Amino acid sequence: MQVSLLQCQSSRKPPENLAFIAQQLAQLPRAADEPQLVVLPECSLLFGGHEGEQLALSSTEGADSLFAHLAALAKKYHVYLAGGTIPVTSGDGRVYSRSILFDDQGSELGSYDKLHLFDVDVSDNTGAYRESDTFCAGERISVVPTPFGHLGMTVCYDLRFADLFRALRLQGAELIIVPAAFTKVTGAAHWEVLLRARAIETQCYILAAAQWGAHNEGGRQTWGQSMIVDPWGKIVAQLPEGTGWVQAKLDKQLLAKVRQDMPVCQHNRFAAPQLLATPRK
Ligand SMILES: O=C(O)CNC(=O)[C@H](CS)NC(=O)CCC(=O)C(=O)O
Repeated sequence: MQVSLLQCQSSRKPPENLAFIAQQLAQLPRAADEPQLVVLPECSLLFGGHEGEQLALSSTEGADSLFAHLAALAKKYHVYLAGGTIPVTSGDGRVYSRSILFDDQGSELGSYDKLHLFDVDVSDNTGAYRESDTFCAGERISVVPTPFGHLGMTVCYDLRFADLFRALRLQGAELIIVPAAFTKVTGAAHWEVLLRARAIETQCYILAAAQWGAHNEGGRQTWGQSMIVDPWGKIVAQLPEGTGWVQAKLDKQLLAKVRQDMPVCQHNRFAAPQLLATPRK
């Protein structure tokens, strides 16, 4: 079964971002009569907007909403679409960073609000990232049954939290999506190794769709290198730089074999915490 990732250079102008995504979807090579999953990066429709812009665009209702635009793309191009993230109002003056999965008719199959917010100092020209000034964190994990397998949802900075990935595996995940906008500096240092480690630990396919390049007249720089990693930790497709797409086929037999040959989930002593809590005599 085929999956695709789009690598975007999104701006704070949703019409421009939508046009780019539609153009890519129109060109995407695809096998006829097979369901197709497409994953978009974090902030695919609105990248770097301030609080006011995020709030103004955060409605999920109405034909002009970002939600409706994503649903329409899924339906028009007949793809299962993981819409990156869009702002959705939380009611407290901030927004959730919500990742929504649509089926190929444009109906919502599942959603996830980013759990870990990027309040981090980075040695780049932005310096202090304070995502929680604008966004509030979600409260639950999400694993969605799909024709491609059970799909676990994460976003960007979540990649650093192995416990989340482990929880998704325990909930049955077989593939895990990571829509992202990693910074150029932290991406160069950590992106590939974290993705491959999460694939090896969870024995899942990892589908990481990234933002790339300089955004909004050079304000922010992101790393790129969208990639598909198999459950053995091998990179099966990647796009280091530039915008475009990455494709690969999922191999369910490989997934089953990796899990059977090396049953780390059953071997994990931390799955039985009482063993470890026993005081030493
Ligand atoms: O705020 C926006 O407009 C778009 N959102 C992002 O770019 C988010 C939050 S600032 N970026 C990350 O989570 C980067 C994580 C990262 O780079 C790492 O973990 O190293």
